[in-house]
Amino acid sequence: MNSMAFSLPKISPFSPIFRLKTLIIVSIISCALVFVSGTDRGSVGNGGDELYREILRDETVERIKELGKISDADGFLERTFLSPASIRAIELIQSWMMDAGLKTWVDQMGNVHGRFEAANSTAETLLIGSHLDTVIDAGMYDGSMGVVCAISALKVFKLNGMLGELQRPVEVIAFSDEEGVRFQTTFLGSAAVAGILSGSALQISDKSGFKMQEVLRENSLDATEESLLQVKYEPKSVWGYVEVHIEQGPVLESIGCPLGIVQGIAGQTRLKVTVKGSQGHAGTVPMFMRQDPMVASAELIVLLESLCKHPESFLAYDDQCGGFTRESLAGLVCTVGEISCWPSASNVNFTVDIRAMDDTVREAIIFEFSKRLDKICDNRMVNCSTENKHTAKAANCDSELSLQLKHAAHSALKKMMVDLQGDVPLLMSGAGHDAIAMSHLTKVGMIFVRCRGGVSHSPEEYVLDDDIWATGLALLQFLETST
Ligand SMILES: NC(=O)N[C@H](N)C(=O)O
Ligand SMILES: [Mn+2]
Ligand SMILES: [Mn+2]
Repeated sequence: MNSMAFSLPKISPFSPIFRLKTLIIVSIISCALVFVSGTDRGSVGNGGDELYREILRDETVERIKELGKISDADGFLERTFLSPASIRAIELIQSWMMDAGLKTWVDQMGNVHGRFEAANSTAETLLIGSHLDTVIDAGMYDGSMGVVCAISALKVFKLNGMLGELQRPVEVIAFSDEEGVRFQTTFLGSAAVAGILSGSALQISDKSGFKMQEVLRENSLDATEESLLQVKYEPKSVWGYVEVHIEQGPVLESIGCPLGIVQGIAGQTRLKVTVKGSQGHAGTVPMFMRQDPMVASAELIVLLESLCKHPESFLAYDDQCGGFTRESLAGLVCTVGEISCWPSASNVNFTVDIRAMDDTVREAIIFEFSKRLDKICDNRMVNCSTENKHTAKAANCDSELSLQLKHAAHSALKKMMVDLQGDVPLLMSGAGHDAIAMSHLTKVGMIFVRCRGGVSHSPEEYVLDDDIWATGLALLQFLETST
């Protein structure tokens, strides 16, 4: 048995680590943790430790792996909104929910629900969820882990005969779309449950030209504005929303702590930029007569990088007098993720993703980008347009709910380890989560789980089996003490 103390390094707001996807905030002191192997751990409720390990670790890990094999692609993981693989995943998740003693159904947006109706069925419901879709060439933990861990925690309650002790209904939801791969707009499932998905979304087309409405109807889902309204939950029927997710950043690993509590989630905007020039012969059109959208796009992409790398050079920046401050620029990141040109090089499209903890900073960057885009495109004699594909404002997690999750995580970590000193870390999320959409419906709280190297959206994504166990114990503890 080892004993080690971990302390948080000082991070300047402009240091590289501060720009990483997930950022650590202020007052984390230290987290001195040592793993204890074997089964000699404290117990939760009345169950035996072996039961918890079997369900919360071994079975949960097996299920995450099984879900990770359900893919639309050969050789890599890809599961997008209502794709054939998603339908198979829905069926599998439903079977696990039933196994945990939950009543299940699939709603009109393809979200899978598993509900335990407490004796006090009129009490507000605790929702616990994450998403079942993935990016292309994904890892198997992003989204799936949150869903499977929640089902496992309730399964332990069932096996312990403790489901009946829950003071309020508890519902696990596996949301149909968070990544936004298919329709380029994210949170389709959770936005519908939160009642913020506009009916016009049904008319959005995927890359193959299929409208969302057609895709839903193909799967026997009504896909009307009325059916969307049926998916929406009444705020007064809901107590809160909790989500467990991999951190997707390196902070927890760097301080050696398996779990952290999320304080807030960055806002994000996705744009599609179209640059139209004209075709010509590479050997005959003189340089001064060219209307080359490729070079214009390159200039725009570099501009975007400069805007987010050195925002102080572009925005009114004033630490003293109310302009943007170092703090407000925290978490500002811009990415061009996809670029295509057709035919040959006369039209170029590229995607832009802009995120910041402060919504006014994100808006100011978009404003600057649009202004400078017009100038660059005029100079280069090309036509440019931008289309807003998605906007989500930053969300704060509820402080009281976060405190409850923190206590639950602390208790789980103590059961898993010895020598826990200091607090469970508090983090900010640069990545988007269903919790953003759900914050429009109810108070939200999130637990982050460390992942190897902070890597996500890659087959290299990996979470230690014992960290999955710790997550399950934290959820169990939370359910026991807060519902
Ligand atoms: N957690 C995530 O990976 N979420 C999003 N799809 C995102 O941040 O883009
Ligand atoms: Mn993701
Ligand atoms: Mn995710």
